[in-house]
Amino acid sequence: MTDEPLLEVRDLKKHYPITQGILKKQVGSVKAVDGISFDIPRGETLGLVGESGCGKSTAATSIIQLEEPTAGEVIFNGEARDATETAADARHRNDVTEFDPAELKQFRRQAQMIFQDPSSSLDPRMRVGESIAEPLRIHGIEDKAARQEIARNLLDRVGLSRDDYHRFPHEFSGGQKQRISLARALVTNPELIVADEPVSALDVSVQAEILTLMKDIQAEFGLSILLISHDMAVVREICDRVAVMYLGEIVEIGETEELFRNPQHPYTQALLSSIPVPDPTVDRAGTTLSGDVPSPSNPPSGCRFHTRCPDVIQPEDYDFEQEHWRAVMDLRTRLAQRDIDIEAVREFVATERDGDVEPGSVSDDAAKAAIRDEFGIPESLQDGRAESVLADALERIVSDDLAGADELLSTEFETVCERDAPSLAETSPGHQSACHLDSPSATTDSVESAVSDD
Ligand SMILES: Nc1ncnc2c1ncn2[C@@H]1O[C@H](COP(=O)(O)OP(=O)(O)OP(=O)(O)O)[C@@H](O)[C@H]1O
Repeated sequence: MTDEPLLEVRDLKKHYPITQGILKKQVGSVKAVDGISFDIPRGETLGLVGESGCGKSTAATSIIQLEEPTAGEVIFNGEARDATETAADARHRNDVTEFDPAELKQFRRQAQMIFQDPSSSLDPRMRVGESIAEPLRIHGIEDKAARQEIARNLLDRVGLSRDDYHRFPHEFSGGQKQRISLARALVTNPELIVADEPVSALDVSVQAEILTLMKDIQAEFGLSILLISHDMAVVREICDRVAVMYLGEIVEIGETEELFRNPQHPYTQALLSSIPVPDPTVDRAGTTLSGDVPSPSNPPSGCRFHTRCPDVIQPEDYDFEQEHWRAVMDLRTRLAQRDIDIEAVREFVATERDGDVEPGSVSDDAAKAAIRDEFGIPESLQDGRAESVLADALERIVSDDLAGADELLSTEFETVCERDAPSLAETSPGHQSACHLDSPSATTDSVESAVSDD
């Protein structure tokens, strides 16, 4: 046994090229995974959570080398050969991304993956026992009777019957098929299992059974598990630590209980507030996130979450109510996308508000009021100077000068959150979050400006 983590992921990136035309010219890239780092110690389960599309599955397939990462290191079993030994180019000798085919074959025995849809790893024409035993044959165990015996034992271990060996996948329920996938993953005696949404296709009662089975097997076999899920309740069930992903990056990582008790990042707080709380006396205020998840081909500058964050930091020298500041930021985001159609606003006011008048006769003031309404911006902001900037921007919008309005608001209402990308910083031992609210340097400016204002 060693203290070295079983798996060390360092600045892992996976970018998919976006191509155009018959010559497939690259015109951009989808930054599905954009520089994530974490360790999984031996015998530990790490959960990777986040909304759909944040890059969890891509992280999994890049770690397991089903896809070639764009950059970064995946060091597996670092100590087994020599943790201190590095190759000539200073990369670690156990960097899986540099493995030759023979090393990869060995790695694939030691690191197995299970998927959301268990049918995907089971051949419908093959008896389940043969499916479970198949990896043994691929890895050179010639004795058929020995392979059968191992498969039968594993069927028994995952809560099925030894006699199920001769049955076909269609004879089993979804939960039973996931048990079979687990048996198949265990057959090569792996050290790491990467489980991508292993229970999300199952009924809630079956989910609990499979999670309990994974927990038992993890303890019995001393496995490390990377559990990928969009569901905070699932990761809480079996994970020792949790990493929260947003748009290709890890925004918070920490021990499960600590992260659930004391979430630091506003995104984690929002994910947690969406879990139903069975106890009505427990108050967990629902946090609503603005807008949609931005595209990973063009992620927002600075903190990628700033276009949706309820706690986005206010610009220096202004004093908004936070809710109104968020509303103004939503207007800014839509302006930046040129996603406001002033003619459509006038038409809306004409038909919905003014009782079917001509859109051309809708006054500028009525159009401005409709825009404020749409974004939840009050008739007048409490800070007079902020109100005067906003009024000027609205004037530009109703004159169909979206670029001018965007420029004015971007200059006047710039926030540190869009300017600088926060890095992960320790907020308590073993707990890291990437948010300017936790970073002393980011708040210093505001403090200084507040002091000089006095
Ligand atoms: N082969 C590919 N080519 C281009 N873009 C891709 C490819 N695979 C995934 N993506 C994009 O990468 C981003 C991350 O996808 P990924 O499937 O890893 O997210 P996820 O968090 O696992 O979501 P889900 O739970 O919905 O699968 C998404 O925007 C997705 O559209």
